[in-house]
Amino acid sequence: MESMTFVLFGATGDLAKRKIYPALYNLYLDKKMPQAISVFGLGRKEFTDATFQEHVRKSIETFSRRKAENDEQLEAFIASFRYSILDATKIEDYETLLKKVEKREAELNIPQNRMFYLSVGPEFFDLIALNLKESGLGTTAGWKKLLIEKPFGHDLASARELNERLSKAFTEEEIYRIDHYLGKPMVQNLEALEFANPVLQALWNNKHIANVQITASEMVGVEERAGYYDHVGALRDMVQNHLLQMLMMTAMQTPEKVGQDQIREQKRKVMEALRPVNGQDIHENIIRGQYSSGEVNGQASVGYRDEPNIKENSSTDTFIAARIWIDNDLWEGVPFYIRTGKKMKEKSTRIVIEFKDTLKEIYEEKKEQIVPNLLIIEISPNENIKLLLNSKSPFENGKIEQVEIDLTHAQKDVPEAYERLIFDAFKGDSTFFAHWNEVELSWEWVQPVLDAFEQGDAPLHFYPAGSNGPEASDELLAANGFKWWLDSKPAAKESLVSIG
Ligand SMILES: NC(=O)C1=CN([C@@H]2O[C@H](COP(=O)(O)OP(=O)(O)OC[C@H]3O[C@@H](n4cnc5c(N)ncnc54)[C@H](OP(=O)(O)O)[C@@H]3O)[C@@H](O)[C@H]2O)C=CC1
Ligand SMILES: O=C1O[C@H](COP(=O)(O)O)[C@@H](O)[C@H](O)[C@H]1O
Repeated sequence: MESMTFVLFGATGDLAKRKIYPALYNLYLDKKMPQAISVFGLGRKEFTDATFQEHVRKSIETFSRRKAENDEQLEAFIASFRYSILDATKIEDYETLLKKVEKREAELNIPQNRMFYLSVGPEFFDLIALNLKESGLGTTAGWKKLLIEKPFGHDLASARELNERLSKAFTEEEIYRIDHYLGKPMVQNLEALEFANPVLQALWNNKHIANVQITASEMVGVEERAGYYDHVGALRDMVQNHLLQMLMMTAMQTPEKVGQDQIREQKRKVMEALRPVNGQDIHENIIRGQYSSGEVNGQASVGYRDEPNIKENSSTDTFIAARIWIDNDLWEGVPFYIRTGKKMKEKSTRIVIEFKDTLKEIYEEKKEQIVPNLLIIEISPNENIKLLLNSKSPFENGKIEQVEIDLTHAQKDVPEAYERLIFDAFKGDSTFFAHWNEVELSWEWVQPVLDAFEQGDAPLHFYPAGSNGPEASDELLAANGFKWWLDSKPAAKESLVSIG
């Protein structure tokens, strides 16, 4: 891996502390860092190199999944860190930074390869990119890369505007848009699951699949992020990016070869085939919810409107469920249900593939209870894959019962999403970053729904904190004869229980 300078905007912030430094450190321990690396942390806070290094050390000690085997290891890692005070709005601060970066490049005798990571509020994204260009930091004799956090735009128009501005300073190939769900091991594994297994590939279509359910439920509420969340809501915060990315990864067709361009092409095709939702379709296919008071994990919880710093009578969505149709030959007639919510009963990100139960009737005379086959992909907090099949019990007079095949890897110390993503960016592999096409097509699908929400055209369904969301979300599936499958702890001898 080529030597480089890693420039971190937002080095004093929450994300850097909780995710980025621990990720870099674990990459260092795994020898997945460039041979020589110079790291510059930036912010307005008055750190010196020494106090900044102390800040990084604390973050690693608190948040790293792995601990150093000895003090020297951590010291050697931290020694590459420097700090430069920079106000993103002041061009002179970039000029000062350029001098420091060039000086370190000369000291370490490393090429002018520069990776700029924007871990700051989205209002700074385009300004920083342009200032990088103006100041000369972005004019290098080596390569340059821009890693950019979410959110990428507030709506379709602002996303397009942001992209247009970024493209004045960086090409699409140089931009790595982070969607941390694409860094989750099980989301990355979808590709292998679908394309490396002829057994599953043969079934991955509308002939065999009845419906697909993608859930990202959280037990937390808005926490300290009221200012951000109340302007955003679940549709922008989770659906436009993470849920649609998981849908693309699940519904993409087998490419001729598996490579970053081919995967991206297949994902784009999924988005191009999404049936748009407009007008009456929104009422029929989108459920918008907000939590009211309740109990989460035995603890009393206030309703969203009573959370600190949330507008009185706020109509921000904290829950979305949607039925999505993909108009192509592979998925014609198969509903994809997605669902996300805060203050739900459990923390779980999972994809459930429900297979058609066309053979059910041949057992009907024997009054056997045949349940559909399910492929359950648990993404977090647990990572596992289970296939649920029907089988004849050796006990109970040969009664048909559900059995579970566990396809899970032995798990030990799995690299975290940010480690995977930063490592991919080091290598120049953008497979698991969001391409502009995907981002734009996602916003195109979401925009009419946002418009309907803003015009008050979609009812807001309340659900008690600690529940599985509003009843309307169950009705969405019931209308097609389905139900949400819950599989936190599937019991082989019982039928799965459904949420609701
Ligand atoms: N925290 C999280 O869990 C997640 C965050 N994100 C995204 O990551 C980004 C950063 O989030 P987070 O770390 O939580 O935010 P914080 O508010 O904790 O940190 C913001 C950072 O921006 C810096 N900053 C603010 N104003 C300026 C300025 N004028 N010039 C230079 N630097 C400035 C601050 O430094 P200083 O005050 O020293 O100037 C600070 O380091 C956001 O885009 C967010 O959406 C995405 C997913 C999860
Ligand atoms: O991007 C976001 O994701 C988190 C949920 O992430 P997870 O990895 O814990 O599933 C969500 O809480 C947050 O609101 C959103 O901005």
